[in-house]
Order: sequence, then C-alpha cells, then structure tokens
Amino acid sequence: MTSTQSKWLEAELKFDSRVVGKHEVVMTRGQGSVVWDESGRSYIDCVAGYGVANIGHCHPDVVKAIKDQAERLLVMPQSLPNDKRAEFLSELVGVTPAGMDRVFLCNSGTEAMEAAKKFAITATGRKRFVSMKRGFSGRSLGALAFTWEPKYREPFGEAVDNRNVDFVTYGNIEELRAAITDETAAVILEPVQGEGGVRPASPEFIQEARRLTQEKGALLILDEIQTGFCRTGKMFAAEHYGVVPDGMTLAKAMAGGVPIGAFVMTEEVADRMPAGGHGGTFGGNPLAMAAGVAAIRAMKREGMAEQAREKGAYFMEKLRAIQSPKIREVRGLGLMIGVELKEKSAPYIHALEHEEGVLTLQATPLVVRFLPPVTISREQIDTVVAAFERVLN
Ligand SMILES: CC(=O)N[C@@H](CCCNCc1c(COP(=O)(O)O)cnc(C)c1O)C(=O)O
Repeated sequence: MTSTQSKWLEAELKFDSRVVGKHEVVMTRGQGSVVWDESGRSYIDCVAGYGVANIGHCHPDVVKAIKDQAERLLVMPQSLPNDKRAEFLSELVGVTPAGMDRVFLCNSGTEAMEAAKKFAITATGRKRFVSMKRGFSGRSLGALAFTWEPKYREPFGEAVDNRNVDFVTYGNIEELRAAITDETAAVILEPVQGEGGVRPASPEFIQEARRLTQEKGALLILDEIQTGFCRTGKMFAAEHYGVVPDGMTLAKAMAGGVPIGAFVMTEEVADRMPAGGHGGTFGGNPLAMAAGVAAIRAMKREGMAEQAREKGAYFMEKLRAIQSPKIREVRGLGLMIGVELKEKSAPYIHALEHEEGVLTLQATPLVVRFLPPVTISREQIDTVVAAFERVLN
C-alpha cells in the first residue's frame, strides 16, 4: 500500500473480497456527469456505473423521491401490495412495448435473467436456449450458462451447465435458423452487445430472430439491461428494430441508480408460471419503486431518449474525426459507444483516468467504451474527445 492511499482505500482493500480489480482512487461524490474523489479531484464519468447513471448522478427528482420514501416505508415484500410499487408498475408498463405488461420485479440484471430463464421454461415446456457468442447475461451460475466468454465460466467448470444452450455467432442468420428448433424455449440476445464489445445488431438479424421464434413456438427475449432506458437513443433498443419481444430483461438505469431489476413479459408468458414458482425478498421494495417512478418520469420529461440520439451522433462524429492510426472503428448506438483500437485499450483507459480526469471502461481488450450519463453536455463531450485524442498521441 502506498503512503498516499487513504484510510478508505486501505479499509476497502483490506476487507473486500477483491474479486473485482480496484482502481487506486476513492470516489465520494457525484452530480450529473461528474464524480469527485476524496481529494476533490473531478472526473467526467463515462462509466456511469456500467450504464446505470443514465439520468445523471444524484438526479434531484430521484434524490427527493428517495428522501420522501425513506420517511414513509422502506420494507414491504411483494406478497403485500404497496402504493409505490403500483405506481412504478404503471409507469414502467407505460413505456414498454405494447403487450408487454406483466412484470417480475427483482434487484439486478442477473436476477432478471434468472427469472427470464424460468418463465421461458414454464411458458413453453421446453428447456433449450439459443444465446449469442460474445453475449453477456450475468454472473450467477444460471445466467453464466448464457454467457459466452470462457473467462467468466471456466473457474466454475461444470457447475455452469450450458448443455442446453446453443451459441450462435451474433448476426449470423444461417446459424440462428439452424439453432432454433421445436425444443427451443427462447432465444436470448442483446440488441447491442455491451460487454461483448459494443456491437449493434443488424435490423435483419433481430427481425429474423423474431420471425423464427414465432415460427418455432419459442420466445424472443431481448436483454435490455445495458441498452434500456434511453441509452441507445430510444427508451428501449427494441424500438430501433421495430420488434416486440416476448420478454425483456431490465435493470441498471431503471431506478436512477438504486438497485433494481425486472423481467417484463407478455400476459401469455406470465400466466404459464405456476403460482409461487419464483420470488425474492427485495423485489418491488418501496424505495426502489419510488426511485424508479422518479427516474422514468425524468427520462420522459427531459426527452432523454432524444438527447441520447442527438448527443450520441455528435459524440461519434467527433470521435471519428480523430486522426489516429490506433483507431480501427468507432461504433455504437446513441450514447452506447465503443472505439475499437488496434492495440489493447487498458493503457489508454488508465491514462484517461489519471492524466485527463475522464472515466471510461473496456468492452473486450481492444475496445474503449463510453457510457456517459445521457445528461452529459456537448462541452463535456468535447472535453472527453480532446482528452482521448491526447492520450492516443
Ligand atoms: C465491476 C463489475 O462487477 N462489473 C460487472 C459489470 C456487468 C455489466 N453488465 C451487466 C449485464 C447483466 C448483468 O447485470 P447485473 O447482475 O450486473 O446487474 C446482464 N445482461 C447485460 C447485457 C449486462 O450488461 C461485472 O463484471 O459483472
């Protein structure tokens, strides 16, 4: 431990499992698109909690909703109806695609994926799944079965049981057509692969997935945990493709930063689950519900989907204008942006943080990923792009 490390960092490093690699900095405050470390240094945050702070850190409406709810009621299991939960469910179903109006509430993306898996099995009576190479579905043993990257699965060996999962190349319609059979319960796919390198699907691929699943009696489940809630320039990425799935997994930005997850589905899918067939203690808790109502209303009132579309186009245009032989491709959708380099991205991510006060993240070893709050200003985008250009040179 270096002498400059703070007591907070020392304690976190001492007691944390340390399974997650730690930056040597202690973040203590956030507002909008900026976070501050304990020394008061500011950073433009293009990590945003891995695409959680879409509406900005500590959005005032969410803060107020949390404060008010904290004085009213924090704990109420979903077996006991609650006014805030009812309000949230109405707000959420008001923005999901038509017909997707039944919701299982939980606390994370992985939990939403676990629920999706169980609802798909009971809805179809089938047990096989089709998932995508480079896909990421979460870290639990059940969700890991859908996750392609071996590094996530290998430490756990056969405990990750993906014998019922057929992986297809993302975007390959022929492989998809061959993989979906009358034993397939569901096809799981991200409209834009996030951890897999910021790869938007082609309209043809998603539309064919919709057609083939309908033809074979399988479900189409879109994983919108990272693409949802204005990130890609629409409330949900599915809208870019004109496709209505049978289920959507949601989490991250849904409650403005408070932990939350949901599996949203059609009536038909929901009704096939036996009573009591799934559950969870904290799902639908009043605090997350209050925060979620405020967050979704802020997204709508502030036109955040349109902001993400416009600012994303601006951000990618400025990135593409960088003249650097190190850049292979700039790609993304809305404010879900990846810059693939011709060399490892980690050193540039490190330099952006330590030399430029800009936080970014990887998406596979060669990609620098930008997931800023949708509320980021154009001036801040200019600052980020200029900083990126400097560290590349
Ligand atoms: C530092 C850290 O722990 N990062 C997380 C980052 C995960 C980011 N993605 C989450 C995710 C998940 C899992 O969601 P959750 O359980 O992390 O909330 C499911 N589906 C998609 C498309 C997702 O993008 C991890 O490495 O597991």
